[in-house]
Amino acid sequence: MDSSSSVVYVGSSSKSRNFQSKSKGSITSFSIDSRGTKKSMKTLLIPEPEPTSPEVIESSVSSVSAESETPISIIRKKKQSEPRFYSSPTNTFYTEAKQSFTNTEFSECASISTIGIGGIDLEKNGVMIYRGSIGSDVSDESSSSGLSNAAYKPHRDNNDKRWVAIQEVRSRVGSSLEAKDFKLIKKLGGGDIGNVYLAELIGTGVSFAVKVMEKAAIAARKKLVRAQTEKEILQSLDHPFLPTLYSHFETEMNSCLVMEFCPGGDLHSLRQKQRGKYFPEQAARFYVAEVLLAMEYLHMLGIIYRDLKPENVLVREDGHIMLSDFDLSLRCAVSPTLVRFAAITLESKSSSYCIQPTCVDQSSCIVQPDCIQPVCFTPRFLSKGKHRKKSNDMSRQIRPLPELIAEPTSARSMSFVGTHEYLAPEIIKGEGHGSAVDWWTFGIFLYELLFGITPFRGGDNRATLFNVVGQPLRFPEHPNVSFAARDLIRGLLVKEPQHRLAYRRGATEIKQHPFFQSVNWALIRCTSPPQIPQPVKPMDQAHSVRHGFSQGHGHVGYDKPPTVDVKPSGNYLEIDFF
Ligand SMILES: Nc1ncnc2c1ncn2[C@@H]1O[C@H](COP(=O)(O)OP(=O)(O)OP(=O)(O)O)[C@@H](O)[C@H]1O
Repeated sequence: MDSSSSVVYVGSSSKSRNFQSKSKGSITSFSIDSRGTKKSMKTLLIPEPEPTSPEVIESSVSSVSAESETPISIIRKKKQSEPRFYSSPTNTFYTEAKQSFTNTEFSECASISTIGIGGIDLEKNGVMIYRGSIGSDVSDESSSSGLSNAAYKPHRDNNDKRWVAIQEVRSRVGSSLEAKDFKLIKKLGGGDIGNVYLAELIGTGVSFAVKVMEKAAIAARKKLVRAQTEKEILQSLDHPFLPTLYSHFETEMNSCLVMEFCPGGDLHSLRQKQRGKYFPEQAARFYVAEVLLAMEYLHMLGIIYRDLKPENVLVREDGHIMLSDFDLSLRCAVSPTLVRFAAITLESKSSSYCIQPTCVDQSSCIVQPDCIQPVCFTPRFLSKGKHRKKSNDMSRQIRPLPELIAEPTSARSMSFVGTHEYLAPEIIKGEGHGSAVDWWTFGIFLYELLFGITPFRGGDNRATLFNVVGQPLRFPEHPNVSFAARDLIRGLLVKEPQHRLAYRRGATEIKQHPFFQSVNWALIRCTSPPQIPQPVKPMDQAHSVRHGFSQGHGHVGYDKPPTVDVKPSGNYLEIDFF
């Protein structure tokens, strides 16, 4: 591979990981199967792009999340004339200075292990390059216009009933979605920059969560940057454990984001309903494993989440999770690196953590280099005893897959953002912080799911902050939590970020911890969740209130629920928003 070439991971199938290598004049797709064999798939010849003169845009908006962030200059390359392989007409290609937002390199090094990005299916709809690009002006209409965003949003396809419903309405009304296309059912909750409503796309029976943000209120409260950050991040996401932004529209007064409705509520409420108000370890492992994959993906896109807490982890209708709420997130440059391994002996590897390939028979051995001999997450037929010996024999022949390291290690922010009990010490001390804050919050999150409390909570916010910085980590005697779980928490809740687990290699390091030994990362989407929410019947929703969006009047405000004008209308309440 010549020095000017770069390789980008574009997703995985059950048997291989797929990459695209870009060098001057061509893009070659190839896959590496479970035995480490590289297979070339196809090469596209690309003409030399016209010279582009980068233009600096939105430096005060696009590059920062919260209003007090230190601005980073974001440069958007001017659109190229066709043919276009890297950006669709509606897609914006961000770079910071000369560094690509997700510039991926291939490097050689002796490292210990590999894990893919479980759950991502990026290649499904064809060419998919540079997922870090952030579209600045994607709306539902642009994404429906054929190839452009479809290529970048493989989860928006005809298997998705929401997407199908949107297409249906759009073809009926002949335009993009508007407020009048939704019937509001009820308020789901209110956040700092808006209220979220359950809404039905009229005539389809399909529900959505619509976040309604009053433009004047946001501007008055200087939250425009946060709202913009959230919208732009949502537009860039395509991951099974992160929200899909199906549509957004503006009215005279409001800005609205249309997302998947999660009927299972959030993990905070779900935890309260557990016996003892904490999750059994297996359930906690499931939720944190899915959150970990979501965070890994965010970091790969250069997004530091910064607001992990059970309240922000929603439960979808299938029981899997969706990490929500991106208004505190920080965007930064990242260079995911694909690390190829020097030969390692399995003996040395297995002295740290287990390596057990899961084999049905020799010809169909699926290698999971890091473990992952599943207890709860693997199909039962893979863990039958008679395959054990074969597995061990096979394990000696394993050539590990490349490891993707996607940690934005150089990001720095001076903002004081987050939730008191979840704030990392470096944020409280104002030392400047980076992506390691997400691994701290991940530790607090796991602790809370397992013990039902957070570790540093004090009598008031001030005491909590004091404890975070100065008090050592302690575990309650009850409930009885495994050594592996406590060991992982200890690794994550190290006060100095540079000594914290995952500081250098991000999620990859955490995935290799024995606590996750039983997790089959690649199959986690197919695993039975601990709990599946009761289906929400549209009639139940309509029973108490029925609402309509209507144009021209009404008000959505903040901090004073209920925040809408409510008028009796026959058997229903009618709520006017616009
Ligand atoms: N997609 C969704 N499905 C179901 N409920 C949702 C969805 N999105 C948000 N909610 C509910 O709406 C509430 C408000 O969400 P939102 O993300 O606006 O604010 P928040 O989490 O309270 O935080 P912030 O103040 O930081 O914006 C959430 O607490 C959640 O209960």
